[in-house]
Amino acid sequence: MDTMLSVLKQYFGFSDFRPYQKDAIQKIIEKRDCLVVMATGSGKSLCYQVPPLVVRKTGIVVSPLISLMQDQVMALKQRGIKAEYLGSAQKDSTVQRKAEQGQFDILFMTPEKACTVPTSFWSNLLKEGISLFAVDEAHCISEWGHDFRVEYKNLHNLRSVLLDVPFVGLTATATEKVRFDIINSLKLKNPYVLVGSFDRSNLFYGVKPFSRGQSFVDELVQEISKVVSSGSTIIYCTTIKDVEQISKSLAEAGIEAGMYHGQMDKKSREESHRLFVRDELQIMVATIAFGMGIDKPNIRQVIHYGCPKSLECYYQESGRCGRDGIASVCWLYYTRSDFAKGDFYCGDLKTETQKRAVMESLLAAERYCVLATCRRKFLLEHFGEQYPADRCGNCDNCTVSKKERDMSREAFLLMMTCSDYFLQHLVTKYGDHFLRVIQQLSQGLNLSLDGEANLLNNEVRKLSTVSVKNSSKKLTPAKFEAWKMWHEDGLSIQMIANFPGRSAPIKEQTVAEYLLEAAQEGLPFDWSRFCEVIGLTQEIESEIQGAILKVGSKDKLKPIKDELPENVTYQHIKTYLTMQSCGVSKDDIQTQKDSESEIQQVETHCEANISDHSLMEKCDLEMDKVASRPVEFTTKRQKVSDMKEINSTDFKATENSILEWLKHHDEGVSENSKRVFALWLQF
Ligand SMILES: Nc1ncnc2c1ncn2[C@@H]1O[C@H](COP(=O)(O)OP(=O)(O)OP(=O)(O)O)[C@@H](O)[C@H]1O
Repeated sequence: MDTMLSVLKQYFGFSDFRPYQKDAIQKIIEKRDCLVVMATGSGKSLCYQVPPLVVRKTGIVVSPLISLMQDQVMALKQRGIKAEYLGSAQKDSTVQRKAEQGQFDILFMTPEKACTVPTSFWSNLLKEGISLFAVDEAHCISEWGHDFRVEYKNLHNLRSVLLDVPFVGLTATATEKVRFDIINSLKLKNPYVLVGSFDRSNLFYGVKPFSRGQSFVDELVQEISKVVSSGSTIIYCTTIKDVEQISKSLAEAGIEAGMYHGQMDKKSREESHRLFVRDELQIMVATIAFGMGIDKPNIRQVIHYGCPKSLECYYQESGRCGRDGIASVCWLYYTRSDFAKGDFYCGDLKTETQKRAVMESLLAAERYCVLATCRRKFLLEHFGEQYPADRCGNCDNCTVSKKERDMSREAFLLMMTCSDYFLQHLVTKYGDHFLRVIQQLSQGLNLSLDGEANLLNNEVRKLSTVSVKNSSKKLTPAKFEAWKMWHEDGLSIQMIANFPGRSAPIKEQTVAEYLLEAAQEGLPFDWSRFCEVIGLTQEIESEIQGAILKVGSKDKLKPIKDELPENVTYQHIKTYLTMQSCGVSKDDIQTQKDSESEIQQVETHCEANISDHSLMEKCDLEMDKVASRPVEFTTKRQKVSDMKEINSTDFKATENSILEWLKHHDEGVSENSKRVFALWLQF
């Protein structure tokens, strides 16, 4: 114990361990496998940095990000600790040889490198002694984690090579499912599991909806100008375009700010990073490429200009704030289009589990944003930690008055039902009336505006009675319900598949099949919307037609599929055949181009949270492709028109009808008003 403390003092200059650090270090020295799950900024690094210095044997640390390893190596060297890294960016060819001779106290490795160095490397190093094999950011092992990395999956192979070496997984963002996966995947033996509190009590959490654009940026710049002298600020953007726009506006306002994103060259990024870390620049405007491993103590404010893709990402990024324990502020600004990027985020994901994990994380982020109750409680409970009180007193929902809190929830609803221009007009001119109407609506529906509304699926769905009845014997209630959600409520296939009211999500492909069956049974069907969603173009239709002619029969799908190029799926063929049997010709179908849909604005962004430079750029390029990919999202107008087709009542949620509400709000809540309100509350 004395050696541990003297190492802590000698190398790190700290007088005492934080409680869990001592435990973890002790267990690692005793050669026990460990899983350390602790809050951002809680000091997990010391858990793997101290044991090698105590037992005087190399500690191996697997880390996902080269720049992060480089920073850590530099910081450790400055403390007189012999540290190095092995990975594609290592230019010094002697490092590997020195490493296997046990010349380093701590050796960082990328997961790829750890899995590909020759076995002789490990056997030589084992002769010198290995104190631990740590896997930092261990959530990357799990398909349920927010940044699954397939290379992490292979690390367990080293278990049979590194016999008698304690394996240690460390992460700040692991739900119970992810913890379970880490233990299994790394084959941890009787691990000592340390799960600390995720609470960062010095951080204030606030969320606001916003309209992306110059006028909001101008407001933001004004706000920043007020706090620029009180500490550092990071502004996280979801796109490079936003980074550039905000940086430009800050510069025009005479505020010096650094910029960091994946399209900048390495040197400029390093320079930006260096200036920020050394307090030569107080503001950093960055994509999520800047984040992991940023351990600057005095960041007083983290602002998100757009919602991240998961609550875990948000926790990580906001976790850069207030690492010195001093009160600091995290504001998240979101638009509803942030939550419609699920298809993109699922992009190239291979397994259903990964896709489901991404959708769940995005939904959690959305719920966090529209929440009207304590944000800290929600955040902690997401990670499986019970928060003992209902209010933390340090988030926007716990510090504003009840009235104000309700207004923010309503403002969100307002945003969802109005165009930006109309919203502005309404709020300026009729704001109070409108809010009163929404309050009335919520009462009419017996809904709470305190954050429970999203969970009211069953009640709310009852309101969506339609004139179309399920008279088909073939169409099961589940299939009819899926059709109703799609056709009547305008929900996307993705939303239907993951509908919160369902006991378990179903596959999107299954939903698509349900819908085709409904169409076949003669229910009203928007073929152009469906074809657009599944990417069935006229060109593909012609190809399928040709393939059927060639095969000479349409009884079996496989021979038809075999005649077609890879990009034509079974789904395309099935849809084509269903359309034929319904008597729908391709001329009846016009590809719907929804220029209004905000999802189309998905811009070049997405530097994967954990990625190296090349990966980031690949990701940026991929985002370019998104605009041309068939994306499913239903705008309010589509939804209204869809509903109108089958409703006997004249239902419209237009600007005029909302103004009508305002005029007659004292006369009670109409059924139609209830319906549009209920519909939006579902997501
Ligand atoms: N025992 C200690 N006493 C004082 N400060 C400490 C102690 N342990 C760690 N710290 C400091 O706490 C800060 C955060 O530590 P560290 O970077 O290890 O956190 P982390 O848990 O890895 O966070 P993240 O998951 O966000 O990267 C560092 O600046 C570190 O020097």
